[in-house]
Amino acid sequence: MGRTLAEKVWEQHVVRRAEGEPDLLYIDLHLVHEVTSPQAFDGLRMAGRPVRRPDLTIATEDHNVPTVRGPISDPVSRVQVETLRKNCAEFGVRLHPMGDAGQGVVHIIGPQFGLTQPGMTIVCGDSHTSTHGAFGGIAFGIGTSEVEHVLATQTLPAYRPKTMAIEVSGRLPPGVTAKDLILAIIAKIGTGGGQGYIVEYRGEAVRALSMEGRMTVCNMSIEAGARAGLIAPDETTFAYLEGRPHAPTGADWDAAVEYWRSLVTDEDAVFDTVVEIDATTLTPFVTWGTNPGQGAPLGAAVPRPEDTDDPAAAARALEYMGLTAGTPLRDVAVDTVFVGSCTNGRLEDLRAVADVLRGRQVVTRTLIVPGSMLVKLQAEQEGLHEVFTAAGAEWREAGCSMCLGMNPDTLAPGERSASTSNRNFEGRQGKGGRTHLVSPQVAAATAVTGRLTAPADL
Ligand SMILES: CC(C)[C@H](C(=O)O)[C@@H](O)C(=O)O
Ligand code: SF4
Repeated sequence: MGRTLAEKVWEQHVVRRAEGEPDLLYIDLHLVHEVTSPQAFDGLRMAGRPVRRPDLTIATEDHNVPTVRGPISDPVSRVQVETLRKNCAEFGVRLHPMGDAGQGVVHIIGPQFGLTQPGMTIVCGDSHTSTHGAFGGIAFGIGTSEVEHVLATQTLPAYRPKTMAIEVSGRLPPGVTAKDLILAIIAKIGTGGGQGYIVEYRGEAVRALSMEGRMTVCNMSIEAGARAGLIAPDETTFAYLEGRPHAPTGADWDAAVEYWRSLVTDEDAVFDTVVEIDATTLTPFVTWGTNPGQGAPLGAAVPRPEDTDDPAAAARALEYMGLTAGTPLRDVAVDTVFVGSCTNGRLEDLRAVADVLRGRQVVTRTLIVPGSMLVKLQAEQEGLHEVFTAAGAEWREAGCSMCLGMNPDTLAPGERSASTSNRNFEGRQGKGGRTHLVSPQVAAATAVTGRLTAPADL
């Protein structure tokens, strides 16, 4: 019987297998940030161990950095960043600190450097590590004790998840993005729908996505509860990687591409579960509730709790969100628009926002935060920052920013945002803040009208 892509990559990395025990997996790339690494390095220090493969380990400062640069005023954040710097210096780990041209959100910099490649196992003490699966590898978040294990041994004990195929047939209609697709998928299968699975996204609509779009989709796999999400590599993947600083070159490149072409699910492979979605029926999608599965088409109304799968959760969400059932989503007024994060903070996202904002004015507080300093540089080379500032938006330095309340970019209690990030839990963007997850295009149009809006409505 044939094998799925996830099974192929997994098997390639098994260092040790024993009955009744998790597999011991070799890890090809370990990404590190300031929030989940301090105790892991402490553990190494106490055991007198070095980092086994500093050359396969890379760190960045992202969660705690202010996007208007200056000293970090919050003491917890400051200590976290200073600790990462000390640890990376002591253990010989490459770090991209604030002020460095390579700094950025951890899941943006791996792909941008060409470190993230097909067929790899990639881990990070961060749930959105699933982003890297867009290149056709197995990438997942791990806890701090596992971070220590990987630092010490470059391996990780793990049980192999089951396999799920999400087959997306047809093409996304114009104006419908990767973000709308993944929000619709999560609304369909639920925030627990992917639990215990590695999801492979397949089908015509997935093949037609850019690498940026594929990363957006894989990024939110974890919001459906999946362990990881991946997409088979193809010409789009190879074209994205070619020429990047860590991509192979010359004969090595040719050999790598030949191997990467083998990274597909065999025709006769069987998935444990298959979910089907028709891309042609999708429209811009927004969330109305307090988990990423509580979403609906922008053209719909705030649902009645009794019409949802979980009426109690929906009622509570509507109360927190300050929404009344039956209100058209297009009538929901927002105070703040946030464009950024590892979900939608890449150059393609910023171009889409600029296309909407060009020649228009924003009526809300609008933060546009590049996912990395390289994205910032590229956006500025294209003059996108001028479009943003002319429209009245704020153009910032790279970081996680308002994706989560771990730095100065937060919502005030009761404030409502349209946000291109990936989580809308209570308090995610600041205590009492209310978050609607949207695509970059919807974020930009919303900034123009002050209500949830798609560009086609302008
Ligand atoms: C802080 C970090 C551990 C966390 C994660 O694991 O995802 C964060 O990045 C998030 O998005 O909530
Ligand atoms: S941008 Fe948001 S989701 Fe991504 S790593 Fe940072 S906090 Fe987590």
